[in-house]
Amino acid sequence: MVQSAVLGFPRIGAFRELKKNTESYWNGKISADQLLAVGKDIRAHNWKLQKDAGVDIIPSNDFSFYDQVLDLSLLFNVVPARYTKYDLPALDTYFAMARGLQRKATESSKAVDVPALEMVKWFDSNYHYVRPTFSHSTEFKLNGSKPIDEYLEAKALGIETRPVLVGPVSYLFLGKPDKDSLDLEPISLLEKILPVYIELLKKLAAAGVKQVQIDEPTLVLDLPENVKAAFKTAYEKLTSTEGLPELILTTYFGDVTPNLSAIEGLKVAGFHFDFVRAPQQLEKVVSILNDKQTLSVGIVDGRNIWKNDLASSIKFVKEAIAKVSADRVIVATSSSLLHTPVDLTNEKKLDAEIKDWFSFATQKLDEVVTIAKAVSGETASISEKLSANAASIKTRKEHAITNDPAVQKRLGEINDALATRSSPFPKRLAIQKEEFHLPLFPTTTIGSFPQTKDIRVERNKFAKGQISEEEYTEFIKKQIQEVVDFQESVGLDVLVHGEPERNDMVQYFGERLKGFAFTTNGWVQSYGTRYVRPPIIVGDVSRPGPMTVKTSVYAQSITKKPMKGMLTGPVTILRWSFPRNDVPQKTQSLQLGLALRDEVQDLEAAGIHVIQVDEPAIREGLPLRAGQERTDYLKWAAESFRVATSGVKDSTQIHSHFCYSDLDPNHIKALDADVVSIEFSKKDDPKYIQEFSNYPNHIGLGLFDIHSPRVPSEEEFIARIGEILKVYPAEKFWCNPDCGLKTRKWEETKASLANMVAAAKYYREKYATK
Ligand code: MET
Ligand SMILES: [Zn+2]
Repeated sequence: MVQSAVLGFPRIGAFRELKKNTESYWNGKISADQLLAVGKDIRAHNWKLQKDAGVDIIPSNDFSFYDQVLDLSLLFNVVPARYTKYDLPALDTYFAMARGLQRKATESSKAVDVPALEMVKWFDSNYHYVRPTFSHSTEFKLNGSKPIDEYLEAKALGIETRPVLVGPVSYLFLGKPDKDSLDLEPISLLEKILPVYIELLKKLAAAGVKQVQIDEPTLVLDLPENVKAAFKTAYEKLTSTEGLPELILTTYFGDVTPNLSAIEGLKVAGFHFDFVRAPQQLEKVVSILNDKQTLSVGIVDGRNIWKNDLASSIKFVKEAIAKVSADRVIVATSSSLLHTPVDLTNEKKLDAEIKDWFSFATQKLDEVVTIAKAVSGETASISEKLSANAASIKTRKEHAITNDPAVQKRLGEINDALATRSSPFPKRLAIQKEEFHLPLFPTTTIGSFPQTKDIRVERNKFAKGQISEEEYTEFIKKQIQEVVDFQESVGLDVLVHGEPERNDMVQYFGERLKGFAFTTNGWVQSYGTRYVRPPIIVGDVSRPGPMTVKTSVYAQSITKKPMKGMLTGPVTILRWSFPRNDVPQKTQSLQLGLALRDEVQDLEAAGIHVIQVDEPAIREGLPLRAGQERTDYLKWAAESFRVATSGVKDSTQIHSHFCYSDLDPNHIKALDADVVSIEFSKKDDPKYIQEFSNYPNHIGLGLFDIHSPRVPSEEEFIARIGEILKVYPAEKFWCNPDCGLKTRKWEETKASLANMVAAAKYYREKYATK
């Protein structure tokens, strides 16, 4: 019997229990014990669900209160001294590393003021991990027992699990040196960290663990030679030490074959590969297995929501079996299911026919089990399932929504002229200077202002029909008025309306475009307690009518300062939706570009002369390896943006915004936006600032972290700006936060922006007299 395996299950709870309770804990409404109990319930529920579905290999330690990489940092004592010096309880140190902590002294505790660690995208997904930060003084040691505790917790429920750990090479490589140790190369710490892995693995073995899923996803990246070599060092050690559990070396999100030599010959018990992303690697990866090693075949997509084409998966797994042998093959999810929503059965509003095309994490359990049964010859018990599956796949292929001739015709008419601004940047800049008369160090924000409880309550009332559209519009106008009043009073130069009408920057547009489907409960963790509900692109995309014009026109009507029109860009809408898997992403992105082009032009015609088209997802969409696919991606991503933004006059200023990834300025040049703003407050490496100083157009390097409630002082802003100005030219310098302020509270927002504006004024005066 071929076994089935799951690499990780969403940990947010079917109804976002984790978010609600974590935030209650942060707000002091529940105790640490209460929060811990919620985690325990979620884990128990998930394990039982998988067991009941018939999954053979069920993961543990896939749960996390914030991020699994941060969990490991705590477990290994990779906690910079700035966090430990406050002697906080472990859970609070953990959250301080994740989101910073600032609180006044009380009678029983001293004041705390510490920024968060950096947070970055997890490979090409919209999940973010907290980047491990190493110093010369980092002393690895086992500082806890989470993986062991959770294994035993499952065992106590009668469920045998396979713990998941990020492996040593990936853990180090995904980290960075801390400010005080910029010359440190994390991978050089391998010899130091291995004993701690060994200690942990020994303890797991002592608890009864037979096998560990050890994740080394960096194997799908282009790796420097020393990192490649590190796999041998690490795994020869881990497989030759007595008394450790077996290891399944697990990779996902891409093709491992360019790095195959790095893992060839390792004596691990088996390997897991992602054959959804890279089916072509089968032949080659099989060639490195010895005659005992297991091949875990990732065939049920952990990154998308389309129903598995069971017939073709079964065929694929059979091919694998023919090459290996049935007792050594495991049918698995391609990656952790963390990136998919929890349960399709909680969707009550989806069109029944379209709903039948989807499969969420819970449904994927059954897919893995069904494929495993089918390849084991148990076809009788599942034949009905297989024919229903085939019918569903066929209906989708033939459905009218997947085929809109008008959209396809317009797509064929895209050419260079349509995707190019009339004049080059220097000429536009001169015209825009006349148009806007902005001071040096212009200040602006990224778009959203605090999404207060009031806003959510009214939005819900409107959604439930408890208030009329007019009442809701009036409410939104009032919010905009408040945001505008504040920005004028604090002295910002280019204003925003605050985005109170938007639940989410992608969902909002998806709901106004043709070709999308939406869930009511399809939440996916983006970072910490920030979850998103990605819309699903089901067909050809077009814009039935204006989406944001009324709101922006209203916002501009109440101020004399320039008001930014605010749109989400084509690549970001694509990336933060679940894309179609039946047409190329390029096609979907260009369709979105055309739809947004109409919106941009309508905004301009309505008197909005600064328009920001956000593309925070552009970097995460970058194919993980250099090569043709990456070159092509950069081309069509930029083209889609230019299709959206090139239809305007030279005097209209196009902004764009990027965040939470290691952005390469060369990747965004081709977008030709007049002004870009990027997340930057956590970037310490001077090389990174240097790279951006060559960026040709104007740029705002984010000056404060919006994930953290912490308020930087005016002096801190002045110091940071001064730091950047050492390399960065003043005439291109915009001042802005890292990203939108929607997750912040008003008091923090007001204080931070006031200090930022004061710092901008300080430099304005300083440079005026120069
Ligand atoms: C993740 S990028 C967010 C950009 C958006 N305009 C906002 O401010 O919320
Ligand atoms: Zn952002």
